[in-house]
Amino acid sequence: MNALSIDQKFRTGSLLIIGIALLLAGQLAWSNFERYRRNLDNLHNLALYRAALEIANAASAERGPSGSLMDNNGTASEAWRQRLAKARTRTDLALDRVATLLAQHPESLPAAGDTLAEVRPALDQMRMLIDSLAAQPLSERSEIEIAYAIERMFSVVDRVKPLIVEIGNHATKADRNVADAVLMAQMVGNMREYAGRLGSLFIAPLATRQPIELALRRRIGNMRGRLDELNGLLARQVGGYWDRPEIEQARFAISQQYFGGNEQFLESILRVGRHSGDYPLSAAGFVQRYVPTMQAMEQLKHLIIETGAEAAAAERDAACWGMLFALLQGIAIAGVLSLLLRTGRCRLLRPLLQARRAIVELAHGDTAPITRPHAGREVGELFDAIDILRACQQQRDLLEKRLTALTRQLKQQAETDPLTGVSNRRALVELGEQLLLGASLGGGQMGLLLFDIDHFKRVNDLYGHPAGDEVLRVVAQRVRAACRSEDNVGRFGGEEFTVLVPRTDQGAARVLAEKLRCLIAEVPIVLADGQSLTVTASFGIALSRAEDDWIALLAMADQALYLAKRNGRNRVESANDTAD
Ligand SMILES: Nc1nc2c(ncn2[C@@H]2O[C@H](COP(=O)(O)OP(=O)(O)OP(=O)(O)O)[C@@H](O)[C@H]2O)c(=O)[nH]1
Repeated sequence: MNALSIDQKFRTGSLLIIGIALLLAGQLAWSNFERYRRNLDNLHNLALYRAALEIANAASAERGPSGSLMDNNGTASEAWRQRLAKARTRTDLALDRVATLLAQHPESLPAAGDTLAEVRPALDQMRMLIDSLAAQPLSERSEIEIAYAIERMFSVVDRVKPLIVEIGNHATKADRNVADAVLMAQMVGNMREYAGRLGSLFIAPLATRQPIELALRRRIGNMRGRLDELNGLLARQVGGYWDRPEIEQARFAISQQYFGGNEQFLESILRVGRHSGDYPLSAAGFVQRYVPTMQAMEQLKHLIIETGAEAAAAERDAACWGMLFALLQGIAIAGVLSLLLRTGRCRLLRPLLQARRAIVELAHGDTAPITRPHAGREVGELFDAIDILRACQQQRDLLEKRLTALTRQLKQQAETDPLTGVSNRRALVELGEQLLLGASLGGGQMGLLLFDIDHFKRVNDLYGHPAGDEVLRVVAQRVRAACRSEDNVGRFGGEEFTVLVPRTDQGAARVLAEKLRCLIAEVPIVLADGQSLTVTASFGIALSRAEDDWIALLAMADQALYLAKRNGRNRVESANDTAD
């Protein structure tokens, strides 16, 4: 990570943040998708549960017209046959619907198909029994046979019950939220079944016009007791869907229509049945009077399942919107974040890095102007400050250059003889000492040529002092032009000059001195006023030795010059020759 630049770290961090935002949004979308799928399953399970309850209802509803056929024949029985056919079609349709719904998700309830398969044969056997009994003349039907047929009708519903329980359990397990609807519908379904069974117990005595035996009266009593219990239970239910106004209304309708209306009616039949079979109505009349009172139970059950399905559908839609919202939210957050981070990178981080580079370059003396990045106001102010810094630096550079030039000029002035332009005495002494040091460190011998213009006093006297100056200038220029670049020509004082010759020897120094002597003596000097004159010079040469310092070398050269003067002037004498 340390190997990454700050820009790369920023980019990696930005991608990480955007990734996390997308991940969170994805998680939210996924949980909503799960909720959506769960509620789709809930809707399917509730539809299946309703269809399974419908089988039980429809099978129970077959009992009414079947019972009526027990004491009817001729034209009146035809109407009951049609009602029975209708009731059977309803049961068959309910069975087909359950089979279709189970086939849509065969993996969710694998055992339910087998349970369903057991219902059909029981239903067919029960129907055959009813049909054969109804085909017998009225006088030949016994109460026992009718009671047996009725028991078979009950057994069909008993076969459907495991299927209902299995589907109900599956729906509840899949989502606890549908448990209310399942349990409530089951309770009301049981109530409807018991109410139907209670009515069916009256059919046999009514159809055969026989008194109601004690055992049957006890069964009827038990059944009524259970129904009263269920009614009490129903009245005590609170919370969940129970408090909804439409469900409250349906509960009230059950207590009014079924329990309120049937109490006296059933009691009156039982009163007659205790002593005789002289009932005030037939089995068909009983069915016609009794069956409609159970409709409120059917309605309540239907309402409960509908309410559960509506809640599941609302949850499914909310989950769908939640999923959409989470995805949009994720995209929006990722978009805004990437925009923010991109802006931060382009308008803050990169300009800051560029500013840092510019400051480092300035510190290294690079004052070349830079291209300003497109940055925010604050960073722009930083670049303003860098511009000020650069301007100051440029000013300082300029002053430094001027100072250097001035110093160089001053140095040159301090080391130059103003009249002749060659080195002055101070400079040549300094240089002479340096060259001597170099020579002593193995840089070869240094030669010192000391020369003096002969009888210069006469020049002044004859031509005047300015002409003397002119002669000094010409001699110095001529000598400098004839020397190598590394040789140094200096004015030692008055009409006396020196030439410092590094890395030389006796022979070469003499050759140079002779050359200079000839150059001075043989070429006339033309003055400003046109007069021409010729001057000569005497030369003293001294070559450095290991033990010599500047003073010693100068003294040797001076002695050689004195000798040259003494020996007739316009000549070269070497101190080393003398020494040797
Ligand atoms: N025009 C001019 N004359 C100078 C300058 N410096 C020294 N002199 C003159 O140089 C002359 C030197 O004279 P002397 O020392 O007597 O030597 P000389 O006349 O050259 O005789 P020898 O050296 O013996 O040959 C003096 O008259 C000085 O005034 C200068 O800068 N300009």
